Amino acid sequence: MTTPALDIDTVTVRYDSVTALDRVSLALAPGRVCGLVGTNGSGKSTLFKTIMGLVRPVSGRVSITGGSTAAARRKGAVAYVPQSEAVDWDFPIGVRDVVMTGRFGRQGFIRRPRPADRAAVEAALDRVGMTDFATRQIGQLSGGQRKRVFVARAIAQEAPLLLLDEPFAGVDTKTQQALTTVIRDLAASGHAVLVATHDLTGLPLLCDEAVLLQRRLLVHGSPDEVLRPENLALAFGASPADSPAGPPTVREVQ
Ligand SMILES: Nc1ncnc2c1ncn2[C@@H]1O[C@H](COP(=O)(O)OP(=O)(O)OP(=O)(O)O)[C@@H](O)[C@H]1O
Repeated sequence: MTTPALDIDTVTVRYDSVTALDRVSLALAPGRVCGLVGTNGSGKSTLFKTIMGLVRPVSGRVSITGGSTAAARRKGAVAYVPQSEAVDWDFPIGVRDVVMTGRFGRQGFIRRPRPADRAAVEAALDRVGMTDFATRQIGQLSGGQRKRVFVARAIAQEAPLLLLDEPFAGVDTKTQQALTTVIRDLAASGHAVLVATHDLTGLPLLCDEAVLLQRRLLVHGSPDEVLRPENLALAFGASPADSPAGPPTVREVQ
């Protein structure tokens, strides 16, 4: 059996008295795109932070390509594209240098870029259509262009697992279509992609599978299965946490 790119096993995360993730389990195979859908506060960012090893679960375990989150970060085996809000746009750094950081991970610029690094950066810029902006400062780009640059950085990293936190927020239709094509191409070349998105209509085109999250994993299945009205009502209707009957049971439909 192929080792999953990502294996989340019964993970619970708490911030003091708030349970942000409650016994979440999810496995993602190489070559698959999984959509992560949930309301504000449903735990999507916490799930990403947990996968990145930035938040420690109170119970449960996360493996990336069979190893720990710490090992994955050391090896650059997981690439993270944050929501734009998380980035300081005043930082004076050019587009090409931002993408180059994908080649060095946590080492920063300790070693000099090699020809293979430069080639990977140029290929990644080309893939997202940002070659013409390579010498611009990142702060001088539009929101959609910045998204493309951060996706290019993740591509340059050549990580087997990519985490994309709302890549379509605030981008125009053309950019969304272009990014969808890039994500599908990444999956076709063997990458696993977990992508948080509020765009439900684009889900079938983007994803092989999807999950509905409301602190618990409510539904995991094909995009069509997840988009069924009764399933969407679970995630977007009355808050399960507020329901007198308590949170609904996990339904594995795959
Ligand atoms: N550092 C923190 N300390 C305390 N509570 C937190 C912290 N971070 C998140 N939470 C809480 O944990 C829950 C999940 O938050 P999280 O940011 O993971 O949700 P989200 O689905 O990413 O939301 P959004 O779509 O708004 O970004 C929320 O109730 C939130 O208030």
